[in-house]
Amino acid sequence: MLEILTTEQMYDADRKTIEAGTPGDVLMENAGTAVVDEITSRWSPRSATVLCGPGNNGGDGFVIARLLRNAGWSVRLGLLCDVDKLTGDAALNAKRWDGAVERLSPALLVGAELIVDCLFGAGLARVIDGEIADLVHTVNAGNVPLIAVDVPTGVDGNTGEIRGVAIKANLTVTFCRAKPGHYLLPGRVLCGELVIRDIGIADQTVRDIRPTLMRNDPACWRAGIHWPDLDGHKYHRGHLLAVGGATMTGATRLVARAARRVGAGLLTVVAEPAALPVYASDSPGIMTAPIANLDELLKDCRHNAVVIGPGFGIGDETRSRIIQLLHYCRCTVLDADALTSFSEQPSTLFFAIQGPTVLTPHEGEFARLFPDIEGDKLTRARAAAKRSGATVLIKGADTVIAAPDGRAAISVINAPWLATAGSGDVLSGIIGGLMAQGMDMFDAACMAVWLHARAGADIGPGLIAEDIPKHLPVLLGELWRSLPK
Ligand SMILES: NC(=O)C1=CN([C@@H]2O[C@H](COP(=O)(O)OP(=O)(O)OC[C@H]3O[C@@H](n4cnc5c(N)ncnc54)[C@H](OP(=O)(O)O)[C@@H]3O)[C@@H](O)[C@H]2O)[C@@H](O)CC1
Ligand SMILES: Nc1ncnc2c1ncn2[C@@H]1O[C@H](COP(=O)(O)OP(=O)(O)O)[C@@H](O)[C@H]1O
Ligand SMILES: [K+]
Repeated sequence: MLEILTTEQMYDADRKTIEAGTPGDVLMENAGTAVVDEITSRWSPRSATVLCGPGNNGGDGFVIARLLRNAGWSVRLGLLCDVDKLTGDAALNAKRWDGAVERLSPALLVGAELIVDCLFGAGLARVIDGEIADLVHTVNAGNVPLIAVDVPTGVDGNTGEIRGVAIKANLTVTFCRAKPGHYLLPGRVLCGELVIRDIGIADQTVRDIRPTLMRNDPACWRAGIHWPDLDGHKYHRGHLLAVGGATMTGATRLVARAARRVGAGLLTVVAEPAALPVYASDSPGIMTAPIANLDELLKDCRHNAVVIGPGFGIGDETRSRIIQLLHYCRCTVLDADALTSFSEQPSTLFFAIQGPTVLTPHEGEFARLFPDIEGDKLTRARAAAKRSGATVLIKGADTVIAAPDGRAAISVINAPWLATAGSGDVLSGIIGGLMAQGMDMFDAACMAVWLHARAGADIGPGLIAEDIPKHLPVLLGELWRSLPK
C-alpha cells in the first residue's frame, strides 16, 4: 500500500473496480464495515452520533450507523440535506437505515460520546462556510473521540489544505490507498491516527493507474542500495568532498560524521587552511585539504561526490565555488547557504546544474530560491525539480522529495525530535554519503530521509543532531538483515 493516490485517481480506481463487476454498494458496505471494525476495536459501545453529508461520504455514514447499531451501540444520525436528495449508493444505504434521520444541528451532539464525521470526503468541492462551518467548530470544541471517514471534513484530499474549516480527528479511516492530503500539513495533523483499509480494489487496478507518488518506504529504494562487495575496497565506496566553512565548522563536521557512518569510503573536508585543524581534530578518520585545491581535487574522478552549503557563508565566493564545482558534474548536494546564495539569481544555478544534484531547502530557503512557485508542498517540490533539473527535497514534518521526471515521495514517519539545530546538516551528509556510493540521486534522497526520520523516531526525546549519525549502523543493519539471502 505504498502508492498515494490523488482523489481523481481514487475515483478512477473505484470506477474501474465497479466496471470490473464489484457493485458500488459493495465497496460502500466494505468501507463502512472497515470503519466500524476500527471503531469497535478501540472503543466500547457508547452513544455515537454520525454526521452525514449529501454524497457518498454520507452514504458511508448510513452504513456505519446501521452496523454500529447492530453491534449494540446507541446511534443518532444527522443528515445535511433532505433524504430524498441522496442518490445512488448513498440513497440505497439511507433506505437500509431504519433509525431516525435528524437535521444536522448542534443538538445532535448533546450526549454524544463518539462522533463519526461523514460530511465530506473526496468530493469536497469548495470552501466550507455558514452553518456547516459553525457545526465543525462545535464538533472540534467537544472532548469526545472524533473519527473521520476517508478524510476529515474540510481537508483537501489532494493538498492537505483546509478549505475554510476542518474537523480535527483522533482517527481517520481511509480506503484502498492514502491521498496526499493525509500526509501533507496541516491535513496530516488533522487526521490524527491514519488507518488505510482494503475495500476490495485490486492492487493491479491501482498499478494500472500508474501512480508516481509514494509513501517513503524502504520498499521503494531498497534494491538501489549499493552494499559493499565482499572483495571491494574503500574507493569502491566513493570519496566525498565536504566543503566546509571557515568559521562555522560544526555544520560540516556533522555532514562528515553522517556521510562516513552511512558508508562513504573516504571523506575529505575541504576548507580554508586556518580551519582545517578544527576539522582534522574532530575525528581521526577524516582527511582535510585546502579549499584552494578544490579544482585540482575535482579533476580526480575518484572524488565523485560533493556536499556544500552547511556553514559555508552566503555571497559571491559561495556562488563562484558552486558554479565551478557543478562544472565537474559530480554527485552534488546543495544545502543551506549554497541555496540562499542564489536567491538573487536562481537561474544561474539551475543553468549550471548538469549532473546528479540534490537541493535540500527548508521552507525559508525554498521561498528564496523559488519565490514564484506556490501551492502545496508536493506541487511546489515537483515544479522546483522540473525547473532546476535537480532532485528537490523540501524539509519539515511532512518532508517531500521530488525528481525532475515527476516521481515523488512523502515522508510518513513522525519524528518531531528532529527539529533541532544541525539535524539538516546530518541529512545532507547522509545524502552525500549514499550518492558517493553510487546510489541514484532520488533514491539516495529518499533513503536519507527515511534513515533520518527513523533515527529521530527511535532516539526520541533528548535527541541532538550528533546522535543521528551514531544511530545509522542500527538502521543500516536492519536494512541489511532484511535482504533476501
Ligand atoms: N464507489 C465509491 O466511489 C466509493 C466512495 N466512497 C466514499 O465516497 C466519498 C466520495 O463521495 P462523493 O464523490 O459523493 O463526495 P463527498 O465527499 O461525499 O461530497 C460530495 C457532496 O458534497 C457537496 N459539497 C462538496 N463540498 C461542499 C461544501 N464545501 N459545502 C457544501 N457542500 C459541498 C457536493 O455538492 P455539489 O458540489 O455537487 O453541489 C456533493 O453533494 C469518499 O470520500 C468515500 O468516503 C466509499 O464509499 C468507497 C466507495
Ligand atoms: N516537526 C518536525 N518533524 C519532523 N522533522 C522535522 C520537524 N522539524 C524539522 N524537522 C527536520 O529537521 C531537519 C532540520 O533541518 P534544517 O532546518 O536545515 O536545520 P539545520 O540547518 O539546523 O540543520 C530537517 O530534516 C527537517 O525535515
Ligand atoms: K469525512
